[in-house]
Amino acid sequence: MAELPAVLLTGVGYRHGRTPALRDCSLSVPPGRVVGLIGPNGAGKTTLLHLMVGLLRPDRGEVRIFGREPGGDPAILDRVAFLAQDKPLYGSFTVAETMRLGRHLNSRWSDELAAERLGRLGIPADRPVRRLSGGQRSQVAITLAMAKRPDLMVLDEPLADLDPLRRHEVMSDLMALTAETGMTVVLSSHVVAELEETCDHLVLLGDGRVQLAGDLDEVRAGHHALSGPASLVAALPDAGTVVHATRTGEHAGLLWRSDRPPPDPRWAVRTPAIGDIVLAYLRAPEASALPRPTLLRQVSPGLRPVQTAPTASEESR
Ligand SMILES: Nc1ncnc2c1ncn2[C@@H]1O[C@H](COP(=O)(O)OP(=O)(O)OP(=O)(O)O)[C@@H](O)[C@H]1O
Repeated sequence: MAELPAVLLTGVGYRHGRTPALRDCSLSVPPGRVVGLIGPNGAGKTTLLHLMVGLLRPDRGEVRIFGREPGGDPAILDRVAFLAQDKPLYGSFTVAETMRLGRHLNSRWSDELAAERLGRLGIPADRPVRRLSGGQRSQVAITLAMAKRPDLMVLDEPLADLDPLRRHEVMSDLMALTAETGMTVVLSSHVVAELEETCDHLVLLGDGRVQLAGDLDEVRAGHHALSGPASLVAALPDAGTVVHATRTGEHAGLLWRSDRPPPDPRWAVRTPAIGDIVLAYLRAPEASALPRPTLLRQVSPGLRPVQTAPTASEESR
């Protein structure tokens, strides 16, 4: 039997009151992946993570975690750890008391993992949480999530308060735990370079839509950085999409989305780094990876119209 996806979203839409946050989001994350969730401020990352762990229910579509609806299902609650963006902890509890609470609330809890990690990080067990630094508090919250030994760990900007060395350590610990237990990790971050080093799957949100979702190798193989005479742009095959384009005089630089590079040998073609792909999509929030009704839209003066998904305002017309 085929393995169930760790996370499956089908046509998910969500509004906070009258504010649309997510539209028609579909994605499937195989188990065991470390997923980087990227997108500009307000793109809908936190909303998406809250839907995954059942803190919100979709207005439209379906969310499934290992084939089941999240939120309220005890069989799933035990298998999922969630670290919210503000990393809520009880300030008056000491670190040791916080870990004791974790042990009482979670059937799969590992004291060894918690003690080893906190000891290695030099976080004093007898110190009340409110007297820790912001970064130390983050580490206590991350340790709580890890010691729960979940099958799915969902982390909303876990690296934000940490110095570069600690960020690296957190990612190493997550990868080690994933390798050991087969756990799936979904984490949002703005630090693209670190995600490129450590994640093997990428979800890119722009303006409430999934722009890109897939394993890093697939994402890289589906994009080409083109450089050449701007006059060639009009003759690019229809099978591809210009995600982002720049023009300097008669020279054009493009990120081209297609299974294969264009046949014209006058294009200089290279495989772009994930960071370059992410940046191109961040600059073009209307560009979409999913099959959508085609619209013609001008991306850059002098360049031919490209296919993009409708923007929210266009769709609501
Ligand atoms: N409680 C709320 N009430 C009304 N609107 C909200 C609420 N929470 C989020 N929104 C709106 O929903 C949209 C998505 O917000 P969300 O917090 O999911 O984005 P994000 O990608 O996590 O942003 P950031 O990177 O800044 O944390 C934004 O337009 C935001 O203003």
